[in-house]
Amino acid sequence: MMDYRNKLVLAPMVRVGTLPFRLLAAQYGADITYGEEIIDHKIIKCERRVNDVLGTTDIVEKGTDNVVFRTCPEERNRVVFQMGTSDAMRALKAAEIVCKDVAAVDVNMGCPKSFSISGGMGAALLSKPELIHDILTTLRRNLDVPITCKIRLLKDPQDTVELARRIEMTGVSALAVHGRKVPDRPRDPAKWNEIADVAAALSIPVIANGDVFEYEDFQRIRNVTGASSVMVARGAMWNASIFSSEGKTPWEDVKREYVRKSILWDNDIKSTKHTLKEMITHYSSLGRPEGLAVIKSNTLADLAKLYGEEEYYEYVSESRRKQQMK
Ligand SMILES: Cc1cc2nc3c(=O)[nH]c(=O)nc-3n(C[C@H](O)[C@H](O)[C@H](O)COP(=O)(O)O)c2cc1C
Repeated sequence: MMDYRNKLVLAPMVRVGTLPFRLLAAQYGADITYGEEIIDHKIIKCERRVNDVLGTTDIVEKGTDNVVFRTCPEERNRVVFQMGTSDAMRALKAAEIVCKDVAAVDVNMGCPKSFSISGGMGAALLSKPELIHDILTTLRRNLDVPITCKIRLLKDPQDTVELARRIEMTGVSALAVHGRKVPDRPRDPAKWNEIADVAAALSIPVIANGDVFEYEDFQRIRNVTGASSVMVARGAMWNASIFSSEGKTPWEDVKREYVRKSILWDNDIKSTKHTLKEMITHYSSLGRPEGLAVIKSNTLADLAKLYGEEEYYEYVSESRRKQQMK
């Protein structure tokens, strides 16, 4: 069973948190790695397929080759599947499809995007404590993996604490708290003091999230909030080596390692491009030659060429061909 105390956690990130990025973060020291949020409606249209050529388990849309979630045994003990849902039975049906291959299942209760809210998901759940209770207890009673959820702060700090207590009573294994409120923008500072109120009120592990950009911030946010674990999103997206106690690896090296892992695990080209674009936007600019070349790339082979990894690409392709012939 997963232990949520004293952990460094890669946050869920849409289009970023796919298999190669999770393995990258883990290589640099992340203890727990969340996948990108996937909506329950999407998962229930999928089936589980073992991919012998890649050595992965794929959750694939039935009747297609569209991989919705890919994982591998190496991350089995630390990968968290995050789900978007607004219905307990549908959430259970979706979780049952993935739960054999992941360490835990998490419910997103923090997403402020209109897509989530209009579907009654994400932050829309924050104002429906009965529904939260229904979803979390249904998952917890019917599945063998730990269940957790991730929330944002409510307007009134007292209400956040109250909601967190109700969530704790459902028997979840941990609670992640993003220290922002629904109307807050990413540039608004995260309210670590309001995460502290929650951590003080609960006995299950609280995972503090918001504005961790350097390795030293892990200890700072722990000290201020009293939370046992820390989750980081943007800081990891920009440079996944934030998790390393030995200091950051130059982003050029991190980026190349990410490209290699994307090749090795045959990652979705859109996800790989999106993640590279986020890194480049932060450290450089998409208007420069590298950014423009990433935008123009259509395949992993194009990216391999751009980053001088053609040989590696050929080597991986060749081993795959041999594997397929077995
Ligand atoms: C690119 C991106 C994608 C995100 N996708 C998700 C998601 O799928 N599920 C979720 O709960 N939060 C998502 N978030 C929010 C982060 O998990 C995190 O709560 C937020 O960015 C604050 O952490 P930070 O200050 O370390 O970035 C996303 C954030 C970013 C930047």
